[in-house]
Amino acid sequence: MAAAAATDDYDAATALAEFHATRGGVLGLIDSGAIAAAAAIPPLFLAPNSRLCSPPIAPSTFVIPTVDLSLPRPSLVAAVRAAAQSCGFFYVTNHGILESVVSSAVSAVRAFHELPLAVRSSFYSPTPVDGVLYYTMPNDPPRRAADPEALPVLPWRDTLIVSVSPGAGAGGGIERLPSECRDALKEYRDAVSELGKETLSGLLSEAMGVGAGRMESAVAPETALMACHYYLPCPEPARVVGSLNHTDAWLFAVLAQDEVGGLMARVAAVVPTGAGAGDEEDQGEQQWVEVPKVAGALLVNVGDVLKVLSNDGFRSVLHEVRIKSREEARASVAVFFNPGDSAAVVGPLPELVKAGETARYRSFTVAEFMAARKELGHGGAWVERFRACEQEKQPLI
Ligand SMILES: O=C(O)CCC(=O)C(=O)O
Ligand SMILES: [Fe+2]
Repeated sequence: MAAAAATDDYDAATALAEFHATRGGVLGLIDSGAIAAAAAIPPLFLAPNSRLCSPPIAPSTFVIPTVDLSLPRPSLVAAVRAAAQSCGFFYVTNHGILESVVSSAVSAVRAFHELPLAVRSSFYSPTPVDGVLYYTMPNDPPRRAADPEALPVLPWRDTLIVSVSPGAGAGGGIERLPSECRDALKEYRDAVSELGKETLSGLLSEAMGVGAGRMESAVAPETALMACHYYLPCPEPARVVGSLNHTDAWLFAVLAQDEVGGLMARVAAVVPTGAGAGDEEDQGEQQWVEVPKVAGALLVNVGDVLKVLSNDGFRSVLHEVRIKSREEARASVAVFFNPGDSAAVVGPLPELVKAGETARYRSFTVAEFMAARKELGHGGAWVERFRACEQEKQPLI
């Protein structure tokens, strides 16, 4: 494996092919002893200096909202609405999933990624095989093409993606997983699937200002994928990227993480302009804030398709993962809820387009959406393609 600082004769394509041929991910690289020192981090993973100058993390004045799901319905709906409108990320407590189920799932993610090389490498593949993919996924190629100087080729992260859609056959990809992680991930998938379909979908619908069954009738939310991430410790954390900034594309996601930290969200500090409830609020400057683990809570993330359904009433927040630790690996697990019907047409719900106004987006099919993401990358820019009005197109950062 080619190592050390990039030089003009560094052959990135060969280095990438060699890295994937090891089938061991970033952990394999570390275990091989190749990167005992920062100077030995392969250039494929190195963010250029320009990226390191990104603004420092603001001292956290912004707190990610927490919504207590045991609140009486009207207060609950109001709290979800406020969180989805202002931030797009919010924690839920009293969600009904035992803490032991959540922590076992996070431990199962860790257990998979720490399996002996010979076991985990049999799953290593850039495309899913029977609903399972284990890979160090190269950073978004369309965005890299747009700015090759700004992005490293590979993130400092190994990922296991498991299909959990009901259409993926009994158990989806989970049945293929090794016994060290299978049962805990199954239990978690079942619990989060119920939370998403029985509770969050109805709540988010009502929070948009439509009936509880409206999201279901429009797009039939379904669990689609479970992304089990493992962010490795790094001798020089600021030189590598855990995940590039992106918005989640679909309806919503539920995320659990351990205590290591590094998840960041780009939020606008909200500046209240009055003292009473319901007073106008100004959006302050955008800043990156850390989204730490909150004990007993799960993080809910509004996706781009839900933002479209809400006619921009909700935000889908830009987020990324930075590597924080030189010693500890970070594990997280995200369950994504997508439109269950692949023939669904997505657009702003007509009842959310105020009289005399036009919808903010034109309607699009799931196939159009997939094509736009493939072309424009996972940065969140794809959604702007469907803006009804050219002047309203939003810059990402
Ligand atoms: O690992 C995390 O905390 C975030 C993962 C994420 O953003 C994603 O899977 O889309
Ligand atoms: Fe994400």
